[in-house]
Amino acid sequence: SSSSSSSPGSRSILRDISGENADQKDRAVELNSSNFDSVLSDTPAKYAIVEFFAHWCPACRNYKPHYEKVARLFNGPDAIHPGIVLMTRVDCAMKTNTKLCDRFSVSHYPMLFWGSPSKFVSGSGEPKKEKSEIVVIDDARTAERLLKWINKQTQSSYGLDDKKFENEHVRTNITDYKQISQAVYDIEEATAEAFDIILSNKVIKSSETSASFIRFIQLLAAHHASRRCRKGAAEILVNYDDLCPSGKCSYDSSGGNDTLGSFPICGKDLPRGYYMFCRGSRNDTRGFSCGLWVLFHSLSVRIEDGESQFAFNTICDFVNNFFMCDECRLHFNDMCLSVKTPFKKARDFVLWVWSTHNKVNERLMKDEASLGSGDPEFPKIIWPPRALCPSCYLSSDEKSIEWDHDNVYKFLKSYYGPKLVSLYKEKSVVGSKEETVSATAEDLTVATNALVVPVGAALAIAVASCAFGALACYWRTQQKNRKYCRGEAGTEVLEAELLMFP
Ligand SMILES: Cc1cc2nc3c(=O)[nH]c(=O)nc-3n(C[C@H](O)[C@H](O)[C@H](O)COP(=O)(O)OP(=O)(O)OC[C@H]3O[C@@H](n4cnc5c(N)ncnc54)[C@H](O)[C@@H]3O)c2cc1C
Repeated sequence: SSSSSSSPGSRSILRDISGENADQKDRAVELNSSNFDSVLSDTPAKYAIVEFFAHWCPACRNYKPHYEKVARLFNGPDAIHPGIVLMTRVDCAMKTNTKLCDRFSVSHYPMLFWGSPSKFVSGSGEPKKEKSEIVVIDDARTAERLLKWINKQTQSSYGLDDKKFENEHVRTNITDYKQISQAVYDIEEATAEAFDIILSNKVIKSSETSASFIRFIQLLAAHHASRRCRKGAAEILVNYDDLCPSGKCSYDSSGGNDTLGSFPICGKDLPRGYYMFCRGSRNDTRGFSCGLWVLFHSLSVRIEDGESQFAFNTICDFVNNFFMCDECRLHFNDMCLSVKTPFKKARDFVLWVWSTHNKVNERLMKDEASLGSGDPEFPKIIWPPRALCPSCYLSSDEKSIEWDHDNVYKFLKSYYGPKLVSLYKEKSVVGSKEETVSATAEDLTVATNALVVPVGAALAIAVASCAFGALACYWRTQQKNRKYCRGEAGTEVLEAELLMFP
């Protein structure tokens, strides 16, 4: 659609790598002085290689196929070993990159550097120390030699002929703990993908879908496990009245700053075009729908008791309105409708999402067995398996499992809570501390004033006063204060605010 193909900037670079013509595209990511720091500080990859070259240099041109051959293994939507090495290049013959190339004392072309991505970023720690942690790759003349270097550094045995399947053998050896710690990147990916689907299908059509969208964005702004998605969601909230006046959104992504399409929900470098925790052994399995489940679980363990019914409604409506898999949303909606008493405890909601997911698993287990449509490496199971959480099981036989719900809850809280974000690199924000005590106090003031301030402006104040993490407290305090103002709000309280607390 026009809205997704015309997005500007580095997003389109990433889009290109993941696009339909992926085969002809370069897998190494082209960096320049303006995206260098942001791409390298945001990448989930453990290592990075930066190739400094000049487009006029014939040897560089000849080297490119070698570099790409290796990049194919690690980058792009069909990477065999995703999330390990980010391979990039910088054209030093571009005037705009001169300073950047100087920073690394580039002395010849091509010149390759190896290090942890964050060490390449300017101003990340002491510059002197940093230098020594970035090393020049001295023998990378061919694809084979470059890969040999990488293997030595990572103590691995990647091969240029590796096939996707071998990767799955590698990953089954990784402990589940390591796997879930990669999932935070997948929920970012799924969030960005969901948002793109909403945009390209222009599905915010009525006041009902608009309300459902706002509630979901609120939930994300307050409780998404990824800071950059919280931030992006908050920015959409702040500007929502302008982006979607009376629920009529402008989707165009080329039309300047005043369209929904110009607000990437998890930052401009997402989607990246690959999943890690949710990566299937085939191209068409897992991915987005897996990421969406993990997003729901990760949200459920982050909410408080008072938000549980709101979160339940929000997720049910979101699936119903925006998850464009008909069978999925119909079944899910049935399960939502079968809930008769409102949720009062976050625990009950966490366990509801878990058991609902298991009901889907149980149904799909049969479907996939008879149709052969599942991912052979990831058969559906009733989850968590005993090996992952022994204490979750009271007893089990062929037909049924008797769960220890307290322990299941504890397990879910930890698995989708701290474990999920344990390896996540949060960028420190200059001059602001997240969710400090003083920020909370400030928020309380904002929340009280907000009763007479349009929601966009109120959120803008909250955002400006204490950065994005504090939006959670803003939202929570709003929720607590809300009961005092029903009916007396007057015209200034906007639709969005009322929708928060239906
Ligand atoms: C709301 C929703 C409804 C869906 N309905 C359908 C449908 O009707 N028909 C259909 O064909 N597909 C449906 N899907 C897709 C399907 O559920 C899977 O997402 C997809 O088949 C990919 O499966 P997966 O192996 O990646 O694991 P997923 O089921 O996507 O699970 C992702 C990960 O979550 C963890 N997990 C698994 N079970 C649980 C649990 N009970 N609690 C907590 N964590 C768990 C595991 O680590 C798993 O790898 C639906 C998806 C969603 C989000």
